[in-house]
Amino acid sequence: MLNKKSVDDINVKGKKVLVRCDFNVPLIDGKITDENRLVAALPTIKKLIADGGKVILCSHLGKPKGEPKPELSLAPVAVRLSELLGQEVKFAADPEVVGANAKAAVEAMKDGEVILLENTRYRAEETKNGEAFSKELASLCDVFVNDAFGTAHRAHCSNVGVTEFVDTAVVGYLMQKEIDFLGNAVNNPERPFVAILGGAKVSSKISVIENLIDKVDTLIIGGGMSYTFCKALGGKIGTSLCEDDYLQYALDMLKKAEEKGVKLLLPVDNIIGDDFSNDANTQVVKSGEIPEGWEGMDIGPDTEKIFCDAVADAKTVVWNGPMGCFEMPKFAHGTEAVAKALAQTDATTIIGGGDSAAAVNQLGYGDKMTHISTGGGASLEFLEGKELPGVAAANNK
Ligand SMILES: Nc1ncnc2c1ncn2[C@@H]1O[C@H](COP(=O)(O)OP(=O)(O)O)[C@@H](O)[C@H]1O
Ligand SMILES: O=C(OP(=O)(O)O)[C@H](O)COP(=O)(O)O
Repeated sequence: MLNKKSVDDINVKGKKVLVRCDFNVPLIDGKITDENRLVAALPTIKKLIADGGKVILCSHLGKPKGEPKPELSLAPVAVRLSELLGQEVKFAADPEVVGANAKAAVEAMKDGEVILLENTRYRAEETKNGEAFSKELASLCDVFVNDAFGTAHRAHCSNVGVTEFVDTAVVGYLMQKEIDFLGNAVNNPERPFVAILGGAKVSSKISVIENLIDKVDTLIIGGGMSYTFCKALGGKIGTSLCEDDYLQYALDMLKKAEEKGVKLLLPVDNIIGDDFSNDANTQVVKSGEIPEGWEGMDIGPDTEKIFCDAVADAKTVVWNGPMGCFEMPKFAHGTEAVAKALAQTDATTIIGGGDSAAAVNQLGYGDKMTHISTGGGASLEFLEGKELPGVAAANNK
């Protein structure tokens, strides 16, 4: 369990509560195309409303780089949040975020009301964790709540700096839930514990591999990163994605897995294409036998079976990274097969955020997973065993 004070440990009646959420949602023409992060923030907001707090929400959105950019205003989030909450969320339009408008809006609040501040990254100090903006944010509130798991790997004013200038800084329910699920899976897993890693590059997952290899019973490596392992073992990989600087690393990991008695599963066959496109000609070949001019785009049918069988026997599964170029329908089969296998198992299934979370949701298996993280970078850093600054900054129990 997370050893941080939470919204259950404080009394917010009549108090101004600043809540840092991660409302960094995809927007197309002002329309929110994935509202999972808004839905995930509701339990904390509802609890604070029910307890009679004056709820002041804040978040970043995209990367406006310290300047007000109308297309990155949080105004559409206030509208959708009002609908989801069934209660008005007033938007404190203010290019300075904590300027005269926002201050006046906060002063006028009644108990149980909710307002949303403008995009914290309209201020250049935000991403530098500057003292002045941290103090301004702190001056708005009596109590600070951090529920922004997706941003917990950043040390910015609105999630870290602000905590230095408030007496009480606690975490919300989403933060608790994320850390409890990810933490339990990694540190106290019911066994067999299987980790599935995929995605494009070995280099971006090195620390995850190193942290998890000490903890798992089975490590499955698919996706673009598997071809570096295949080449290291002497296989022919054609024009597949490969990081030649990591060939020795791949061999070291294979050796380490063997020494530790960890089963490390690599693809035994691949779907290959003669072009990096959904119109490519395709064929299935054994791993290590990819002809020149062709590249590995997805895991093959025999690999699907091996990976899915490993998942079927598991009690805990953590998945980060797709098995192939799933954005192209022709090469989404492997990722879909793994998602389906996770949906069918009785194991505790945890999906690291980012592409794997998007894939699981798009394929319609979202409600079959035990937990889908709202943080891509944050869950990756957690799986690397790093302390997340946003969590560390909250008051200890
Ligand atoms: N065989 C492959 N060749 C090239 N790219 C791949 C391959 N398999 C997966 N990918 C790509 O990897 C990307 C995701 O990688 P990454 O960002 O590391 O994953 P995540 O976001 O889940 O952490 C996807 O865009 C996917 O198309
Ligand atoms: O969406 C986010 O990260 P993610 O895409 O890694 O999940 C977070 O809101 C952090 O955003 P940032 O990577 O611009 O600091």
